Amino acid sequence: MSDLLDINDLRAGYGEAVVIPKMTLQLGESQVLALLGRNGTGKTTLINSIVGVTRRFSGTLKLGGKDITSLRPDQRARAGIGWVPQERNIFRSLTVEENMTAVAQPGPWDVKKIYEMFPRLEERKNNFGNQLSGGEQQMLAIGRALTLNPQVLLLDEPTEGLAPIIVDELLAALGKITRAGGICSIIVEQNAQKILGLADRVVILERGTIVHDATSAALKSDPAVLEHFLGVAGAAGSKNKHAAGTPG
Ligand SMILES: Nc1ncnc2c1ncn2[C@@H]1O[C@H](COP(=O)(O)OP(=O)(O)OP(=O)(O)O)[C@@H](O)[C@H]1O
Repeated sequence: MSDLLDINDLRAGYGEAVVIPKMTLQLGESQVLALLGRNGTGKTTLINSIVGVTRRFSGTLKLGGKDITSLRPDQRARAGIGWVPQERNIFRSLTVEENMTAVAQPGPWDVKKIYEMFPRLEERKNNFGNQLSGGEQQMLAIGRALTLNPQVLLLDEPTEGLAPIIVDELLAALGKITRAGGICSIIVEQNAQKILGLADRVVILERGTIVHDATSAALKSDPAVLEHFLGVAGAAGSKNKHAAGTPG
């Protein structure tokens, strides 16, 4: 399997602070990677570094064999980096449909296909971004990233703060999206057990460094690893996050 995303010796952070000292990570087509780790271990920083909104000290990034290291975030988006940030960042004063058509690029994912995936979005297509529930906003953020027809889809805690029934709906949709092929995904998720059912590979970070890289199947049969690296088997410290008020 050829690598769709190829991160090589990436050193990145903010200002003078190095959060990711030296990251090398490759992702093949259709691979779904769950990125886990305790709070503040650099998961969001890694996602943001692929998007291009952190400071890069050194290292390279390639997408589909093309060097994207020197591209700006908007150029990386057009090159095929789809991003669903933790804050969702939907356009609040545009309608659901306008949010998607504003950034659309040609490819298999068009608005019609996204409505098939998320019928709620079609029901709400003339509503403004600021009139949506949290779950609907997240569906829209995913739909908007897909209309770019990305090669890589980056999702930063897509289920955070959503009701369990919406979480299940979203994860089922993400399963369909990733099985449809053509893209690889990185999903940052606090709920390890839920994401193990969707991801085929799991990478655990500590201090911006990969400390464990395994298949989901291997992790499922060895829960002690999750316990060791995340503290709570299956729930990746989600309680600590809010107690500590950690930025993310
Ligand atoms: N904009 C920023 N400027 C400076 N430092 C930052 C910034 N954002 C994050 N950091 C620091 O970078 C480190 C990694 O944070 P990051 O948000 O990447 O971790 P995370 O694993 O995603 O954590 P969480 O689970 O809380 O989202 C932390 O020490 C954090 O304080």
